Amino acid sequence: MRVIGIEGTAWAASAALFDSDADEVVIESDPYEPDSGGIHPREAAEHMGEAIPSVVETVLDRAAETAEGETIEIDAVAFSRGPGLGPCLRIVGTAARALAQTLDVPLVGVNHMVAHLEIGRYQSGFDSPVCLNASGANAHLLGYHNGRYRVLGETMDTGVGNAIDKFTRHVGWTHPGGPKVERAARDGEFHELPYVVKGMDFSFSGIMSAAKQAADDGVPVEDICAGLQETIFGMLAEVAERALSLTGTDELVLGGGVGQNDRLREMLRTMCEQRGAEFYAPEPRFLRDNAGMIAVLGARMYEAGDTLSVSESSVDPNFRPDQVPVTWRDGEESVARAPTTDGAIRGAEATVTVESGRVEKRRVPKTYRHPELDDRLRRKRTVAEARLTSQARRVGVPTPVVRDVDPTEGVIVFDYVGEADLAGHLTADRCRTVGEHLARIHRAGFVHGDPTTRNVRVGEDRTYLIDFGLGYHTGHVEDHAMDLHVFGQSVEGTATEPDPLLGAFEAGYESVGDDAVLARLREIEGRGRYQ
Ligand SMILES: C[C@@H](O)[C@H](NC(=O)OP(=O)(O)OC[C@H]1O[C@@H](n2cnc3c(N)ncnc32)[C@H](O)[C@@H]1O)C(=O)O
Ligand SMILES: Nc1ncnc2c1ncn2[C@@H]1O[C@H](COP(=O)(O)OP(=O)(O)OP(=O)(O)O)[C@@H](O)[C@H]1O
Ligand SMILES: [Fe+2]
Repeated sequence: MRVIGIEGTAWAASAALFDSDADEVVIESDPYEPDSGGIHPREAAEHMGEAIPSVVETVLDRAAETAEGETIEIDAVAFSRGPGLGPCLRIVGTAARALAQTLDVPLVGVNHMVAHLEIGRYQSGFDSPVCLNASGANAHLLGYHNGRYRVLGETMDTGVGNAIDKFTRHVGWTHPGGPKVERAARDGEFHELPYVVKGMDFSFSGIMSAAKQAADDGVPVEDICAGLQETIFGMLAEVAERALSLTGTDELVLGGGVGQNDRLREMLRTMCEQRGAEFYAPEPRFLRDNAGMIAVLGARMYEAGDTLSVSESSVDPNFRPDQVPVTWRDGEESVARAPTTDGAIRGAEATVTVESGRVEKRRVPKTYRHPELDDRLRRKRTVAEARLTSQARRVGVPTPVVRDVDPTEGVIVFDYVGEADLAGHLTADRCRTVGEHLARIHRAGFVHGDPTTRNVRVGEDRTYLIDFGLGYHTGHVEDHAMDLHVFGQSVEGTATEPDPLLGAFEAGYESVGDDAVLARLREIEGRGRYQ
């Protein structure tokens, strides 16, 4: 089977031919390079209008050459339907419809983000990996469950590449900035910047403001670049590890243009090695935007009968990966496998050993992280966890009694509580109780920071909150709502029927807490993040 792919969501005008029998992908791309500033949508669209027809022609010509006079049969035309810049997408859509009609073959509409991840899954042969997408306009963690890719975690503001590019614009470098930051960082010393993860979500805006400020203050730009890489990629590696831990899976796949960065790949590889997971990153031509990934996923969709008529083939600039009905995978597969535990329990951050009713939690150094950053995080989180675990109990939320703390070693000893994690024992009643617990700590002026179903222990008649290491004092509605969002995502990512559980959770919260927080949760969920 042969499928043509067309890509043009933002900067890469690209066409590809995937021959599934030979397992060969020919890609032809023509990048748009702005003279100054970032990507201008109108200029980018003009580029697509000129470049798409010629890259398509080149790919067809090359295929004709290899066929040596034989006619080459094309089975389908696949195109990027979104997300991306509207004016660019419309040109790609028009080109794809015209080509499909000329060749008289079906049209396949591909979600660009899902394509970034499926290419790695396809090439690695992994079954059901957690997928980290690190691209320009996006950054998220996906896991497949029940016929959909679920968003396990994502950026709360800009995409990772765009964040880096904004900094490089500030210091006067041309677009794209990512490769320049990578080069400059090699000559730099780590410069400390804010580090922001909330469960499996993360945000870049605070880091970018601090990086720009540091540049204005005269900190050597190489040092800021080193700080940016260590901080941003450290965050991505951490949330990826948390997703592996939450889902119990041991396969990670990387996608997206920022995935071309050696330091990011090195961190992810080291993180996976340290926890005995497998890691796969496609070669660079399949990481940055390219039509090869569109053709490969297009072929699988075509095989599954997932084609579009012209009238239903409109593009969608805000097309989210979790909106895609995954027709090409077995609905029974799932990333949410039961986690196995042997003697010592391995969380995302720490090793937990249980002995005679006591739990010792040790935040082991993470070798993928810069030592200074690692030291700072382990110490800070150990102190926060000990303090907030006790404060929560004082406001009526069941938590383990803290027996000992050693911030230098990153060790806490507390009582063993509950019989199992909530993850494998989700009920509406328990979720309601979690809602009440979170409302109580919010009223007391702090957040949990990582209230996933693995950080709730269930006993006969009580539900305990554990793992307060990411918690902090805050009265902001946004921070409180983020706690609810994190819990919601962990339920949605793993439960077969999340709705009744989340309904009970919110009812529990409402009975004790502030309505404004629930209203803000709706707002967070509705925010489009493709900026
Ligand atoms: C929607 C779609 O148009 C968008 N595409 C996109 O963002 O292009 P992509 O090729 O996946 O990523 C480009 C980004 O990747 C960054 N980048 C490229 N090489 C890099 C490197 N060596 N280190 C860090 N960033 C790098 C660039 O600075 C730029 O921000 C997306 O996938 O989000
Ligand atoms: N006090 C406790 N009583 C009973 N079990 C516990 C206790 N503390 C931790 N555990 C068990 O150990 C697991 C890991 O602990 P914890 O969540 O604190 O570590 P972590 O490394 O921060 O994990 P993650 O970041 O993945 O949430 C928990 O999911 C739970 O099963
Ligand atoms: Fe992309």
